[in-house]
Amino acid sequence: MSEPDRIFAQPLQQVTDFTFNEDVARVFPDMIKRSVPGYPTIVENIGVLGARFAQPNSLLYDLGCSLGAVTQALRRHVKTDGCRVIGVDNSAAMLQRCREYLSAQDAMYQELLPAELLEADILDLEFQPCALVAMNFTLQFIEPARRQELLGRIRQSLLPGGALILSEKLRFADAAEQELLNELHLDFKRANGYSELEIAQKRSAIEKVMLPDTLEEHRERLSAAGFSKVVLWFQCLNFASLIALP
Ligand SMILES: Nc1ncnc2c1ncn2[C@@H]1O[C@H](C[S@+](CC[C@H]([NH3+])C(=O)[O-])CC(=O)[O-])[C@@H](O)[C@H]1O
Ligand SMILES: O=C(O)C(=O)Cc1ccccc1
Repeated sequence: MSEPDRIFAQPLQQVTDFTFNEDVARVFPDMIKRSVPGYPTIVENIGVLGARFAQPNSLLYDLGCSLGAVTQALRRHVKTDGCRVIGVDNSAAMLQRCREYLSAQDAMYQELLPAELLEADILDLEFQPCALVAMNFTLQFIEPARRQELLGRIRQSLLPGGALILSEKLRFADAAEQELLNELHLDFKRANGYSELEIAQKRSAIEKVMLPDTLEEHRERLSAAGFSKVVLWFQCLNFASLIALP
């Protein structure tokens, strides 16, 4: 169903800001797997983590669900009675394809959790009480000034015993650490067949729209939002995932 990512393969007259449009939606599974070290492991394990935090008759949110990779993992791994997954994204192109992928999953497996999709800006969302919120590489696309308030609202919507799973690209305050992990990430992309031109053009497309924080900034913000405990459960190069407990 997915095509190889050649979005930045040809020289562009002008590289415009990255958006999750139709062209990106078409190649997204290939793009994210070749760009984010550890992505398949993170997605699969969010399903496993989700099974631990789910409670009978509770909601599980997948915020910035894209094509629904996390939604699919949750649907397969969580067996708790009466749970429901809500995938949210503000890209109509992503959601249209997400719907197709979820129908294909429905045709392949029995006893999957029900899933709904919502086309909305997560900044405008009224969160219902929920056992799990997954934000898999989504917060980094939210305007920095609005991140604290969003996490505060997520914290308030989590049931006792629930969790937020937050995956992000990290930035490093230490210049040598930043340089080394950035170079190793570029090596990862080269090893996955991206050319220097593709790497350079993608970089200039995302540099204004994807703004990573340091691990310390995440910890401080989550703590200010009212989370009592933050655990780093995965890191591969400059990509990490955290469990934040209410
Ligand atoms: N304000 C917003 N409201 C709703 N959606 C948004 C917003 N801003 C960005 N998005 C959506 O967040 C997603 C980020 S991709 C997530 C990958 C997925 N989680 C995965 O596990 O495959 C990460 C990446 O491409 O690096 C896109 O689909 C955006 O449309
Ligand atoms: O490509 C990159 O450099 C990234 O950091 C991650 C990414 C992956 C998919 C879409 C946008 C950003």
